[in-house]
Amino acid sequence: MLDIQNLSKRYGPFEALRGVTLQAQAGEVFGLLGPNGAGKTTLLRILATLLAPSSGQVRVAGYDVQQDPEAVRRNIGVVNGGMGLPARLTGREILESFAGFYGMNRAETRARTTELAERLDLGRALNVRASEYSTGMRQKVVIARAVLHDPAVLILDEAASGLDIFARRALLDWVNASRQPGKLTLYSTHVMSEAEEVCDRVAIVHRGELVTAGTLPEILSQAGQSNLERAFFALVQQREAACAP
Ligand SMILES: Nc1ncnc2c1ncn2[C@@H]1O[C@H](COP(=O)(O)OP(=O)(O)OP(=O)(O)O)[C@@H](O)[C@H]1O
Repeated sequence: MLDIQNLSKRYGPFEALRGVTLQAQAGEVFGLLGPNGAGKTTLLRILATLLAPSSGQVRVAGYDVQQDPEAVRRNIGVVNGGMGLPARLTGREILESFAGFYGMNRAETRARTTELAERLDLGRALNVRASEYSTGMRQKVVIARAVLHDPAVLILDEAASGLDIFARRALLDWVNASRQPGKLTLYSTHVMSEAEEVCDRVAIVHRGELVTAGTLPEILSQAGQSNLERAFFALVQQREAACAP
């Protein structure tokens, strides 16, 4: 479902990603972990066809991000922490405008909107303008918009940042429930407890390089630690030490 081969990305002379090779399968929630500036957002923006790789190959849902970007876009949904919504539109209007973009008919859109309103507890958000939303309401509508077309790959980049505990809980429950045959969820965060709760496998990225990838038990055993936060520190510090001049 996700196949990344030897991916590199440069911003001018700066190499934000270096030789990243990584696979993730349908049916799993795959975590992308790394400190600030590690390259997580750069990686996810490449998967979402928003940035071009400098070198390497990336296939999402079976399509190459450079050769077939439109097919990739039809098969993904993207949520990040700071996404805006058109202030003057209600939640229902926002979802309807996206449904048009995905070629969904009215009956499909209505049925899916009702389903999402229930699953995400959208409450008043469907009938209220986005300018009146709380942060949690906004994020729930952003998620509903991202999954409206039932994408094969859902990309969540720091999606829980800024949410209160109720909205965060709704998000994490949604991610847990999204573990279905044929679906891949990519979950980028630097909050280890979130990754521990929802991810089947994780990759740790540091300074643009893949440090390790595996199931949570594999990562803990590799680091010789009892929880993911300790394992993350240990593995990142090992990598720092190895890079030190
Ligand atoms: N447009 C850009 N031009 C130059 N450098 C950039 C650009 N975007 C990102 N970078 C740099 O690339 C590196 C990786 O950034 P990126 O946003 O991918 O990291 P991240 O892991 O998502 O970090 P954070 O958790 O802070 O969002 C950082 O050093 C950042 O400063």
